[in-house]
Amino acid sequence: MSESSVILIGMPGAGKSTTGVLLAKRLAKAFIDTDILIQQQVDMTLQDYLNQHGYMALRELEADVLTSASLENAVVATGGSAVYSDSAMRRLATLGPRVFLDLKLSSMQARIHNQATRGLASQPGTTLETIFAERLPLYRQYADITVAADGGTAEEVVQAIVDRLSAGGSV
Ligand SMILES: Nc1ncnc2c1ncn2[C@@H]1O[C@H](COP(=O)(O)OP(=O)(O)O)[C@@H](O)[C@H]1O
Ligand SMILES: O=C(O)C1=C[C@@H](OP(=O)(O)O)[C@@H](O)[C@H](O)C1
Ligand SMILES: [Mg+2]
Repeated sequence: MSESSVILIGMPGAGKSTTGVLLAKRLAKAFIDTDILIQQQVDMTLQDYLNQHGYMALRELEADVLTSASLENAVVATGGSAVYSDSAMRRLATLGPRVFLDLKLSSMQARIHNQATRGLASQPGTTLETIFAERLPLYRQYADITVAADGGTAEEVVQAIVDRLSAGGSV
């Protein structure tokens, strides 16, 4: 079994956290949700951090955590805003393939119904359409592998990721 990590990137609501833990069990790797690492570092929820410091500060903190945390031999669920840091994305690439969970806008809108309290790292009031359009090119730019995030149940998405990783010799 490869010692490399698998990095999940994608829109908020793509299923990075839900799918990631199932994928980690399947691959016998650790599971790390970088949102949890960030919360532990600042000892507050991401929403509280956003309320106190603003979305640019959260993006900077996320970039710091992604470039410095121990993320080896793990499935790593990143936050949706991780792609705003080029240095973080390049560091993650050294750990293993970056798998883009590709979610349609309509699915994102159906899954994110608590936008005001979900802690998105974007200017308050930004619509999901705007966030989607701004970020899609970034996920595409950094994706080593792309898998549909709304192509079935979480278990089916996990299977699709495993198939792609196996085909590429990553597991
Ligand atoms: N394959 C799936 N099909 C349907 N709903 C899903 C799927 N994967 C995740 N979800 C749901 O979408 C929401 C967002 O999932 P989450 O794992 O928190 O996404 P992310 O970490 O990418 O923001 C949750 O309510 C979760 O249960
Ligand atoms: O897309 C975003 O701006 C964010 C998504 C969140 O993670 P998920 O992608 O797991 O929801 C979290 O990192 C933070 O609240 C910012
Ligand atoms: Mg998540």
